[in-house]
Amino acid sequence: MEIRTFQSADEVAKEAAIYIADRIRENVTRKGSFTMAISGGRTPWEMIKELAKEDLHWEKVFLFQVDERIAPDAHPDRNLTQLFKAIEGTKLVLRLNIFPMRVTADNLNEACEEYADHITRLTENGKFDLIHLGLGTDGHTASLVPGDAVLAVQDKTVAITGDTYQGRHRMTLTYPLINQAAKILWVITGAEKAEMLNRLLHQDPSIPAGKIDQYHAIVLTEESASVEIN
Ligand SMILES: O=C1O[C@H](COP(=O)(O)O)[C@@H](O)[C@H](O)[C@H]1O
Repeated sequence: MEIRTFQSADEVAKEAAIYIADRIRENVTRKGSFTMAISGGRTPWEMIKELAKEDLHWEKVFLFQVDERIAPDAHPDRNLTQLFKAIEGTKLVLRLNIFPMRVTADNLNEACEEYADHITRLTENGKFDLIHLGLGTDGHTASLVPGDAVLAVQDKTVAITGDTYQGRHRMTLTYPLINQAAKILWVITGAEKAEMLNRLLHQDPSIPAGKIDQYHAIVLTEESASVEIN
C-alpha cells in the first residue's frame, strides 16, 4: 500500500481531491464514466469542497455512499446531509449523479438489495472504480464496526449492522464489495488516529480496517496521524 504524508489536514484534503479528479479523467477517457463510493463522518467534506472546484465531466460521475446512518432525511447525523452541505452552491448539485442509500425505507433489507442492484447495473463488472474510506479511532471503517455481525457478511454487498453503533443502526457496503474496488483511497487525519493507522498499515486483522485489501490502496494522511508508523 502506498502512503503519502502531508503537513496538514487541509493539504490532505487538497491532495485527495487531486487524486480523485485524476481517476475521474482517466476512467471517463477510458470507458466514458466513473463510479465511486464516498465515506461519511467528518473528514471527507473539505476534500469534496476541493473536488467541486475541478472542471470535470460531472454528468459522467456516479457517486454512491459507503455507509449511512438509519435516520430521517436531512437529519444532521446522515452522511448524505453533510454531502449535500459540502456541494451546496456548486455545479455538482445539478450535474453529479448521486445515489443515496434509502435508509428511510420500511424494509431495510429490500433497500440494501435495491442499492446492490444499482451498483451492479452501473459499475464495470460490479466493481467500483474508486472507494474512499475513513478510519475510526476504534479501527472501524465504513460501518464495519468492531464486534458487529456485519463483519461476517459474505453473501451480500450491502447490509445493515446487527447492532446500533453510536446510537444508530447503519447501512454499509460489505467487505466482498469494498475489496473488489479498482482503487481504495484512505483519507486519514488527526493525531487521535495514529495508533489505528499504524495497525491498519500492518493489516492487523483484529480491527475491521485491517481486513481491507491493500493491493490497490493508497493512504493520504497528515504528519500528526502518522507519528506511530514503524
Ligand atoms: O462513522 C463513520 O466514521 C468513519 C470515520 O470517520 P472520520 O470522520 O473520522 O474519518 C467514516 O469513514 C464512516 O463513513 C462513518 O460513517
